[in-house]
Amino acid sequence: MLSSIHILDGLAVIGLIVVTKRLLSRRPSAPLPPGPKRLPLLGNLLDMPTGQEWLTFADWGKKWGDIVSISIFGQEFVVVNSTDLAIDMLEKRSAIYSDRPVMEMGGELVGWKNTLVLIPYGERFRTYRKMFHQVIGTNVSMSNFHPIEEQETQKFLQALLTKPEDFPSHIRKTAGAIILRISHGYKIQEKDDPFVSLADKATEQFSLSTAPGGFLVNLIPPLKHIPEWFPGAGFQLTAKAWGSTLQEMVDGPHYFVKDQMSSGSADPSFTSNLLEAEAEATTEEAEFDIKWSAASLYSGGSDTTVSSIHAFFLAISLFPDVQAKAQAEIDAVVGDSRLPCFSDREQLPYVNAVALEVLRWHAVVPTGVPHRVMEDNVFNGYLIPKGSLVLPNVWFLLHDPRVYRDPMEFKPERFLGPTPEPDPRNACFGFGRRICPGRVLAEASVWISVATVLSTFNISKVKDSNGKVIVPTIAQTSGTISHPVAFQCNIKPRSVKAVELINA
Ligand code: HEM
Repeated sequence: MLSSIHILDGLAVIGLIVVTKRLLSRRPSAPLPPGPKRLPLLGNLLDMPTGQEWLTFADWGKKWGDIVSISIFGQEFVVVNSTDLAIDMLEKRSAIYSDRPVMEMGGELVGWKNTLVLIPYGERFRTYRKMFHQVIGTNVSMSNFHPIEEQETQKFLQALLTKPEDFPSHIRKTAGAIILRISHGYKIQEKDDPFVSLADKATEQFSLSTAPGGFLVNLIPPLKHIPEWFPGAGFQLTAKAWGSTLQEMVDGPHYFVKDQMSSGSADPSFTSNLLEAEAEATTEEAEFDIKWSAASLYSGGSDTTVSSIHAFFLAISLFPDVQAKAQAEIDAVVGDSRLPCFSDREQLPYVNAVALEVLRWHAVVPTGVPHRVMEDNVFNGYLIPKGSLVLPNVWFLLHDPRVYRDPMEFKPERFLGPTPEPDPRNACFGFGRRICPGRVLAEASVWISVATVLSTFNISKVKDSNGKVIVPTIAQTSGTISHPVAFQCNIKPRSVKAVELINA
């Protein structure tokens, strides 16, 4: 008996060697991109910083070149530190560079894999992307929602007037209000809105469940098969509870729209447009896709624009000349008898440049969202093995001194004149088939906030109790979506006329 097991073992080993050799021989022969030295098993685990990864990635770029590879517990990562190379790789070869990593806790067990950001590359991915494109993918389709942006932004100005010191929470509330109106035609309640609380709870659980070190199952995937009654499998119960929060977040607003549609009182929205278009052939699957892509809109769009608009307040308090120039342009073009609106956009080149510089100066998604490579590929002479996760170092792409002069300065002028610097939208929204599908909406939200706030308020640095000016530091939090570190600023109406306009 024992010997037959040994024989079987022996055969298995021989079989494994043959298969491995075959697999290896099929692998294109090229070196991996250079990078820091790897330790056995751990790989580069000890080289990984605990925060502000983009700065370490940029240092590696200086040392090893624009394509760097590292490995952690056998998982290959490729960091790209050049926009041109990121485009060559993630856009021109997008057919094989567009998958996402599998996230065991957040994606598989809790269920976030049904939202666009984590959905694997395939048919359902294409359906979601088509829906996004149809409803908010172009300036023309987005213009249907401009009135919503303008109304909610006016409420934002009113909140700034009443409680300027709470500007971060006004920014967050406005972003949520705009997204829920666009995704589901739902107007949020002034206080403690149930859908907003649910969405905030679910998005926080998303962050916790997708943090690589947060749950052991993220590092050891087979643990996902352990039943929930097994000692130590508490994560299964957490996943179940978080899965229900997510399901409620997805279902609640969706059934709200359906009820409104059946009583004929639904406001036009992403969901109502798609439900109407699908009315003839509504299947369970079509409804699932509409429901989850609408939820993807909220989860992808609420925190990101918040971060950009927050950064705008920081930039303006640090760079008062920019405020003065933008206000002079607004006063000359729009005057002081109305607020700027989207139809003024073409006539406000400096304000447009301020909005662009906000997107460059503060990288909202500083290390991008990883793209998983679906086949072995030789890129620029290097082997990028199947399954590698590619991270475009977006922060560096937007602060690369080879591309942007004085990259830490907030200088909208860089985008004006006969030789403008490259458009940051080529990098800040990601790349290829995974490029941010909410970018037109994001830009609209940033633009209308920039234009209307500058037209009605003066933003400046605060002073301490001794009258000394406090200069806020330029720093951003770690995490996939990165925010400016908390700071204070004065926000005061520019004139009595401005107050009247805000309250009109
Ligand atoms: C300033 C604001 C924003 C920035 C800087 C931003 C940036 C990004 C980036 C870098 C990615 C990853 C792209 C890649 O993998 O290459 C992304 C993906 C995504 N964004 Fe945005 N985003 C913003 C606003 C929005 C808004 C307003 C929405 C929704 C309305 C949205 C929805 C999404 C979704 C659903 C994905 C996943 C796409 C996919 O995996 O196919 N984003 N965004």
